[in-house]
Amino acid sequence: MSFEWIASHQSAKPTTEIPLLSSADIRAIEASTEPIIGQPGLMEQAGLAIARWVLAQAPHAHFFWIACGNGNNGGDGAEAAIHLHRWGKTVYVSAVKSPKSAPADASRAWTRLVAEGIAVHHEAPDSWDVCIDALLGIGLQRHPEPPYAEWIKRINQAAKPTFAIDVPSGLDADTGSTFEPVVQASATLSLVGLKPGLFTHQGRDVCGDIWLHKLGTESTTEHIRCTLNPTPKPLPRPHASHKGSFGDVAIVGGALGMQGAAVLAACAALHAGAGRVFLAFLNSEGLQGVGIPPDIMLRSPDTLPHQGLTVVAGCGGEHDIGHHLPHWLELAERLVIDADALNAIAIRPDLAQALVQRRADTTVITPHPLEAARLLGCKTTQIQANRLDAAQRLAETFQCTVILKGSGSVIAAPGRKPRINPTGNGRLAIGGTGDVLAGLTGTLLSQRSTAWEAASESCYIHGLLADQWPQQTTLTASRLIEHL
Ligand SMILES: NC(=O)C1=CN([C@@H]2O[C@H](COP(=O)(O)OP(=O)(O)OC[C@H]3O[C@@H](n4cnc5c(N)ncnc54)[C@H](OP(=O)(O)O)[C@@H]3O)[C@@H](O)[C@H]2O)[C@H](O)CC1
Ligand SMILES: [K+]
Repeated sequence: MSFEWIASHQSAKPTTEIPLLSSADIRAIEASTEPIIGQPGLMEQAGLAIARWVLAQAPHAHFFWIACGNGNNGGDGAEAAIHLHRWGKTVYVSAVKSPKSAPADASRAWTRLVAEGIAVHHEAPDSWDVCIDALLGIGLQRHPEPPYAEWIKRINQAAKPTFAIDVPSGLDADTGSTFEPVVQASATLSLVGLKPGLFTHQGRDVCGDIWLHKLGTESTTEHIRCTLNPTPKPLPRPHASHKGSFGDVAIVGGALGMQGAAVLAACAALHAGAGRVFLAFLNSEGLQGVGIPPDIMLRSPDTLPHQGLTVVAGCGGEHDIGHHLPHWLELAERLVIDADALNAIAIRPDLAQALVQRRADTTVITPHPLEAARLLGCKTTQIQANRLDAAQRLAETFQCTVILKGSGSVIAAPGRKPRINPTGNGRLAIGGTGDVLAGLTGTLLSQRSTAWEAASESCYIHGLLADQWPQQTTLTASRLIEHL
């Protein structure tokens, strides 16, 4: 039996590519796990794992409120209660009354619990040291109804340590969307496999620390919905190399009053280690006060070299970028498309068509949810309701690699299982960090063999800088660059 710590609210464990499983994947694994006569079944194993985990987290707690739903998530809670009771803890078990009978595994757990002499209540206790949230797991379908909703509110109001079984009740395990109300957990123990919803959209804000216990199961490729973006390996920089070995990156952007965005992207490309960085402003009027390091070569968009160039188009590009896009969509060997360049593609079918026709695996687009919504002709809420699907749709529609930004950025590409990036935090939610990501992605795209690798590494590194940021220092986009 082993527990694995995966992430806290502000940081994530460096990992290889961990699989993330949808609810359907989890159910398929459960169904294919043959019970062994005389051995504890999955739910019994889950109960023991939960009890051990909670005790390790709160060793001095005495009074445990175990709030149980009517399904198998509640069954896990009942199994955990049996162990805590046997270990001398006071357990107060509340079960939701339902006209429907509990599923078979959970029914057996309830029978064992009663045989153990543990009372079953149908209301919440007045107070408790620790709550185990076993109300709703992957079976959640809709806004929690009474008494689930009332109990969730009580749990949150009490602000006591709360340990969620599988997912915080109210969180959609597949998408990271929350129904209201949702349990605000101190920590979450994901069972069998990690779920995508723990890592994207609202998941990171409600899970607390994320832990995994596989209960002895293994996932096969067919059971994997997506993966956690793995920690990249540093690119070797051979001794015998020269500036031509590390890519030429050109930033095309910076319309009037927006030049700072293009400068941020260019500086990010420079600090990320590009061999040469060019900066082509769409408008260079009024540049006083915009500091441009002398390492960056200024060109006009029309005098940039073509051969071997990686172009980052869009940063601060406003309306003007649209005029230049046909050229770069056709000629840039590698291309990162950000911000206003994405808005231009959203309203011009000729540009969208040119994007589709580019050579495979040479292009990365970096939309935030609103830009993604414009590209797909839908609402931002629809993008956020299923970020994995949205990123995959963008990749298929525009035949390119996608970084859908936001909490748990999603990296997608045609024909690949998407990745969710585990690094990064709310400190990145400020102006300019997107330009830094675009510039960094440009450099990596110029150096890596695939757009997929470049996008994955770029997201990881960008987020890691924020995770490692000193608590007392304000994070700004220009400071972020200095740490690249
Ligand atoms: N089976 C095993 O061996 C293991 C299961 N594990 C745990 O099981 C859960 C998944 O269990 P499941 O029963 O499929 O689903 P839940 O317990 O999450 O929820 C189902 C019940 O909740 C009701 N429900 C759903 N949504 C709501 C809502 N919004 N408000 C009120 N009630 C809701 C649902 O009622 P229906 O009317 O929709 O049928 C069910 O009564 C998984 O998460 C694990 O914790 C373990 O992994 C161990 C092995
Ligand atoms: K739960």
